[in-house]
Amino acid sequence: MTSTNPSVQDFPLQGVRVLDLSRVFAGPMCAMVLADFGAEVIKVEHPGRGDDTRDWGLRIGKTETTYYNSMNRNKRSITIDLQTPEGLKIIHDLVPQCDVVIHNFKTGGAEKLGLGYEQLKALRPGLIYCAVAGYDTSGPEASRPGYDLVIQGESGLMALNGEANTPPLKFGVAVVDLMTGMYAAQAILAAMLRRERTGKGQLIEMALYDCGLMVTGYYGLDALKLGHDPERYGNAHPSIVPYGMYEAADGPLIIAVGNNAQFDKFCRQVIMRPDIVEDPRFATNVERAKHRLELGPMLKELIHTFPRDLLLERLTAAGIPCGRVAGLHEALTSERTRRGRLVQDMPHPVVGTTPVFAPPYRLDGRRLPIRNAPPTLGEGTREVLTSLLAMSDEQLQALQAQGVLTLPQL
Ligand SMILES: CC(C)(COP(=O)(O)OP(=O)(O)OC[C@H]1O[C@@H](n2cnc3c(N)ncnc32)[C@H](O)[C@@H]1OP(=O)(O)O)[C@@H](O)C(=O)NCCC(=O)NCCSC(=O)C(=O)O
Repeated sequence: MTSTNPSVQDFPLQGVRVLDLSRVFAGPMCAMVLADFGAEVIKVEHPGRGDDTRDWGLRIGKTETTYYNSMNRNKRSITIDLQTPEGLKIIHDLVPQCDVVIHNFKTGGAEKLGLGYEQLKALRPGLIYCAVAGYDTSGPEASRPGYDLVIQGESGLMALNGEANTPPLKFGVAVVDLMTGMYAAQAILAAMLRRERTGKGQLIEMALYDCGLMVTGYYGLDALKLGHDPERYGNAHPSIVPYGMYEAADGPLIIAVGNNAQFDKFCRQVIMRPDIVEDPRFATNVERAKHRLELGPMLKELIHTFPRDLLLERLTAAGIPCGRVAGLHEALTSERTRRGRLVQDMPHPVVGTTPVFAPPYRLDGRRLPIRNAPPTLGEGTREVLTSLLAMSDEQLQALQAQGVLTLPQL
């Protein structure tokens, strides 16, 4: 496939074209991972309302929000009403020129529109087609809609989050969507490798619930071994002590002592209490975890007697992972973030410039550059449809008049 964007020569996914019919978070996240690696992602949005998240989060323009912008960098946006025959034809004409299609319609919704796997595979043999649903599409809950919060509740994730004796708590960000997007992107990359080998495309079905369950990780296996929920530890670790957030005399910090050698240094060089590591109850991590009710409060009290900077200095000198507890704004504007160029101001036609997260990958010593800020609604409709489908401006104007699409101002 030849990309219409000449600036992606060196990207790993240069020449891969993705048609992103998805909305909200998980699907767009998946497409953004591919876009970050240089795939040309054409995001299809409803001409009137756009992606639902153009209405979520803080508003920064007429159709721009912080929520939308966090999930859609490096893409183009075209507006097509998929429920019109003309809109459907446009998609059917685009599909043969695409390698990957992603969507998150409720199960059966894509087929109803004429965008099911079988329908599109017939147009583009070798197509990689990724459908994101709330629940397993082969099961009885296939048609249930799903949002992150519901899945966080149903998968047990909320049950493991928070302090002991407090109600279940959701994670701050929509972590199920995030992980579903990442898993989906990996499945697509694997399917692309397989297609190189076999020439065959693939149907990929992802469910939020399946991915949410995976996120429970070692807590999940603890629950199965115990036969009941493990205790909730809040900021502490279930099996490592000390490993958590502590209050120094003048503020909170994280201390993460992950092995016995680190604990030895922690006692001798940080809190200056060699007697603690010499006590057999605290000599190994297994023993420390067993005696956490004695050790925990004692360390808490001791740590509170030291100024935070002194602790951080000693911990750092001893090679023990540690850090401040920053505010979100503080972290995003910190020297570390600036040095890594992790947040960059990108030109934006509506607001002048807008901050965009940089992809976190560094390849051959180079951080993958951001190609473009998240698109305004339908900014690419004219350019994409004229370059890929050779549509004339008259045709586009006529379709706009019928409400099938919207064109950006010239
Ligand atoms: C996200 C949803 C809950 C949204 O629910 P709904 O709005 O009811 O979903 P649908 O996908 O069925 O879309 C509603 C209707 O819009 C129509 N539709 C959508 N796009 C278009 C365009 N471009 N043109 C015309 N019509 C359109 C679609 O055909 C449906 O028509 P009709 O059929 O005629 O009604 C669901 O899509 C879903 O469960 N998706 C799978 C899981 C998922 O991705 N969840 C969100 C993760 S993000 C998240 O949870 C979070 O951020 O938090």
